[in-house]
Parts: sequence; C-alpha cells; structure tokens
Amino acid sequence: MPPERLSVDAAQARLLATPPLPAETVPLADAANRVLAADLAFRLTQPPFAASAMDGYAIRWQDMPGPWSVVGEAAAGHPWTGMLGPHEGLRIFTGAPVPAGADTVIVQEDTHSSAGTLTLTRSGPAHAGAHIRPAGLDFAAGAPALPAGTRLTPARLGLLAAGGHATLPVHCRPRVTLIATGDELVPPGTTPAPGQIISSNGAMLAALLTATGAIVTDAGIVADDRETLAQALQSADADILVTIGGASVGDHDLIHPVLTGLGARLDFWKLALKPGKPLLAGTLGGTRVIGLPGNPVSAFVCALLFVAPLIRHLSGDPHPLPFTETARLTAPLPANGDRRDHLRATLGPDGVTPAPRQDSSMLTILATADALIVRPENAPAAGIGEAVHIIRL
Ligand SMILES: Nc1nc2c(c(=O)[nH]1)N[C@H]1C(S)=C(S)[C@@H](COP(=O)(O)OP(=O)(O)OC[C@H]3O[C@@H](n4cnc5c(N)ncnc54)[C@H](O)[C@@H]3O)O[C@H]1N2
Ligand code: MOO
Repeated sequence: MPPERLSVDAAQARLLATPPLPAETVPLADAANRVLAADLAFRLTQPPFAASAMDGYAIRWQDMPGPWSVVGEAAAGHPWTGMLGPHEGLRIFTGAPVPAGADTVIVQEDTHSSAGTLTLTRSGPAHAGAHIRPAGLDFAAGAPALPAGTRLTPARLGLLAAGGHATLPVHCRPRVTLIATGDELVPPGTTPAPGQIISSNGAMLAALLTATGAIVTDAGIVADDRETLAQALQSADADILVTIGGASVGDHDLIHPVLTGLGARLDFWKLALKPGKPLLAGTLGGTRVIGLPGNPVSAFVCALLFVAPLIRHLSGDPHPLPFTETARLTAPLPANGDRRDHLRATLGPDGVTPAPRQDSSMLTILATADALIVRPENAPAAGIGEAVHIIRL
C-alpha cells in the first residue's frame, strides 16, 4: 500500500496519469461541449465573396458624390453578374455579393432614388470600401481553425460549421456507473423506516457528472454485503466506477476489502483532504474505480476534486482540474490543520463568507454555497480582507 494521507495534488496527479479516451467522429449536434481530438483547418473561406454589410447601393468611390443610374439589383443568394461602369449604381441588400467594379456601399438611408436615378441626401459613405466585408474577413480556407484539446463551446461549433465541417473528431464520453452502498439507504420517494435514510448522493452525483460530460448510469443502492457488493462491482460496464459510502474503516465499510479481494490495484486510500479523507482510487480490470465517502458533502467535494477532473481528462480536456480564483474574506478564519480543507461559502459584493457550520453531512449549507474556500495544509489564521483561493460551485 502507498503511504497514508497522500496530498490532494499528488492524488490528482496519479489519477490523471492515464491516456484520454480514443476519438470518434460525430455530427455537429452531438459535439457540443466535447473536446476536439484533432487540429482542424478551415475548409471554406468566410465570407466567400466581398459582401455588402448594409441594405443600399453599390457604387464606385471615384464617382462620389453621384448621381448614379441604377442598373440592377443583388440580394443575398441572388448575385448580379455584370461589371459596374462609371456612374452606375447597383441596388444591393445585406449579404449580397458586391459586383465587380464596385468598391463602396451607400446605406439606403443616405439616398433618394427616382426613375432609375440615385442621388445622395446626406454626405454618404466616409471612405472607399465602406459597408463592404472583404472576402476572407473572418477566415480563409486552409488556415488553422481550432487545435486538438479545444472544448467545443456554442460559438466554436458555429465557427467550425461555417468553416465547412459537418462532423467533428471528438474524444469519446466516459461512461460512469454510480453505486451507493449502505444498509441504511432507501431510494428517493420512499418513506424511510426507523434507522433508514434517503440515498441522496446518487441523484446529486449523477447530475454533477452528467454536466461534466459523462454518460452516467445510476445503478442504485447495494447492501453492505461482500458477495452482493463484489458482484455489483464486477458487473459494472464502465470507464469509471464510482462507489459512494463504505470507504472508511468501520466493520461495515466494505469497499476497500471487497476491491482488494477482487484483485483491484489500489492507487491511494486516505488523503490529507477535508472533507473526504477516506477517498479511495484504483483500477479493477480495465475500469477506474473511485470510492467516495458517504457523507454527502464529502462525496460532493471528492467528486468535484477527483471524479469530474478524471471525466474531463478522459474526455481530452488538457486543463481538467477545477478552476481556482481568489476572493477576499469577509470573516476571519482560524489556522488550518494538516488536511487541505474546502469550506462551504457564499459570494457577495464584499467578498467570500464561510458558512458558520462546516459539518460534512449538511446539505442545506452545500446547497446554498456559491463556492468552496480552499485552505492549504497548515495555513495560518486569515483575517478579514485577506485573499483566499476559491472554487466556484
Ligand atoms: N473510526 C473512523 N471513523 C470514521 C473515519 C475515520 O477515519 N475513522 N472517517 C470519517 C470520515 S472523515 C468520513 S467522510 C466517513 C465516511 O465514511 P464512509 O465512506 O464509510 O461512509 P458511510 O459510513 O457509508 O456513510 C457516512 C454517512 O453518509 C451517509 N450516506 C452514505 N451513503 C449515502 C447516500 N448515498 N446518500 C446519502 N447519505 C449517504 C451515511 O448514512 C452516513 O451517515 O467516515 C467517518 N468515520
Ligand atoms: O472527511 Mo469526512 O469527509 O470529514 O466527513
């Protein structure tokens, strides 16, 4: 066994030392929020032709200030194919190709047109080239579009669609199976008998991990029984198997002994982390296993710090760890112990306020928190106004 109480950083590094999932090619609609698996170049030029940016008239700048005779019309999708001659103007609409010979567009609000004659009613365009988007203003065919490792935001999907890509190479989405363990647990919607509580962690973690990009199967509740648990662990067909509860050292905490019995390779168990000390990670056959502690806040924080980053990493994200920023304290904090702590806190205009109670069973506090304050191992006491690291929720 590795030494106890690995640091959070070391544990994250171990967990993420594995290659991402392979690529698949999917339609644009299925690529949203996924990560590009290859460098892509533009296949098209945008705009593909010099296009009018306004409704008005295309003219030759050298013929300013007019008048012009109107020789035809061009609309988006309906080009005019002639060559504009001296003192000729073309009625043109936004998005239409600017005809050969023209170099400037006058907006229609600056003109008067009658019996085929166009005159200016105001000073007109300020310079040659006004209101024309040159071909390739946005991008040119052959130029690099987006590199591998890019997360496909809505704007990036739009860019690649415009650039001629109808399907995209993306990393496969990790499949995650959630298993809650504990004889006290009953599913949401049940009336708990004496000694029972609702298994709330499944719904919470399924939502968190789905939002992170995984395909989540919630396998429900498994009793504290070695046989049953071993069977459930072995039958999960997933890239990541997440167990909830039973990670600690009590007589009914079976995750560690059952995994060991199944021949799982353990990466770590027990971290210098609060909440979530008994977090466990390893591999069972080809499946990554993460054993989360059962306390709801511990389970949530460990999922945020370990399972979500593993999902992002396997999905091809080169920056899988939670984004940290700084905020100023509105209340003092005592010195921290030797486990990195994650305090539930609210954000306001004056800074970040730690919740007065930090019990790892309290969902009311987690549900109202906007952020976690990250307190490094052995951090000294911190006063009001001092900057601390936070992770937004
Ligand atoms: N002697 C020691 N006892 C404990 C230690 C320790 O180091 N020595 N560690 C404590 C810490 S820290 C934590 S965290 C807990 C976590 O232990 P487990 O992972 O074994 O969790 P359980 O005992 O199964 O459950 C803890 C708590 O959470 C409730 N729970 C469990 N699953 C769910 C669920 N799916 N939905 C909602 N709530 C759940 C469970 O009923 C318990 O109340 O161990 C400490 N003990
Ligand atoms: O770390 Mo436990 O997660 O303190 O409650």
